[in-house]
Amino acid sequence: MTVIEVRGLIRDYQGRRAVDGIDLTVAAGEVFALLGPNGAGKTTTVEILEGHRRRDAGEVRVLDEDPQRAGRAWRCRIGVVLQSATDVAELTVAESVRHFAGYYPRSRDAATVLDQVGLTEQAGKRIRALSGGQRRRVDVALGIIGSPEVLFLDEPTTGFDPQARRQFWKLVRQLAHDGTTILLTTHYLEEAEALADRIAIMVSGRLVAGARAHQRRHRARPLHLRGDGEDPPAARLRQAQRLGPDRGGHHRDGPRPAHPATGAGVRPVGP
Ligand SMILES: Nc1ncnc2c1ncn2[C@@H]1O[C@H](COP(=O)(O)OP(=O)(O)OP(=O)(O)O)[C@@H](O)[C@H]1O
Repeated sequence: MTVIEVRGLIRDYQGRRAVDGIDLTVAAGEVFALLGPNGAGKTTTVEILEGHRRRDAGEVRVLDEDPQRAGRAWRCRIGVVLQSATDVAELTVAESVRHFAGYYPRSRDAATVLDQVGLTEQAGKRIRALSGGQRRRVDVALGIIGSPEVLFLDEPTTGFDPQARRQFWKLVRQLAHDGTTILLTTHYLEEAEALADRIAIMVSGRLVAGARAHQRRHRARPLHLRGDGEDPPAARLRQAQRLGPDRGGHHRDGPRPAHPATGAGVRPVGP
């Protein structure tokens, strides 16, 4: 079953094309990685799929709905870990996770989620007192508390130390094993290879290469690009980085949505 389907997706910012006609399909239960340098268009793509940003052209379906028009029931079926999340800094870790659990019809047990993201010891701490990496784990906890069928992870491990990254990878594998469809963006080839069934390399708004990793169940096999067996993704990524300048001016559309399911503080899809 196809869970995410994108055809000819285009998004411009002030006349500059950030996403330039991409096509991609993600099947149920797959882990799909969008790998690319700064400014490639990964976040824009993911935010369009999450329904947080409008598109200029193209077709997008996520769980059989157009994210731009989907309502609250749909939002309860997706989980989102944004690149820069909104803080609920005055709450403790446990309060925040329990609070958001209340918005979902099928939420996970808060203590279990805290354990899975490695925050049990910090449960009673205010979020503002956490380190950057620990705050990121709170973002991950809030992204999975609603038992999402599809999970979007936008550079989820930025700021993690190597141990936290490995713990996070374990969690992603567990979620995938339990049947969650996962689309993640990352700068790290190593992360994409460790987690993804398929990798797409994005540069300057285009998908320049697709790689079928499928190492999750067959880790021993080498990773090959589809249609180009001699060119490993690392070489392709380096080539992409040479081709793909960060076009700079990394502006955003204003404040981030507070919470995907509740819509609290969510600006309308736009601009
Ligand atoms: N709100 C905006 N207004 C104008 N330009 C924008 C806006 N958001 C992103 N851009 C530009 O669009 C391009 C793609 O940005 P995007 O954030 O989608 O890339 P990315 O691959 O996620 O990068 P990174 O890995 O640095 O997060 C960049 O050139 C960026 O500067």
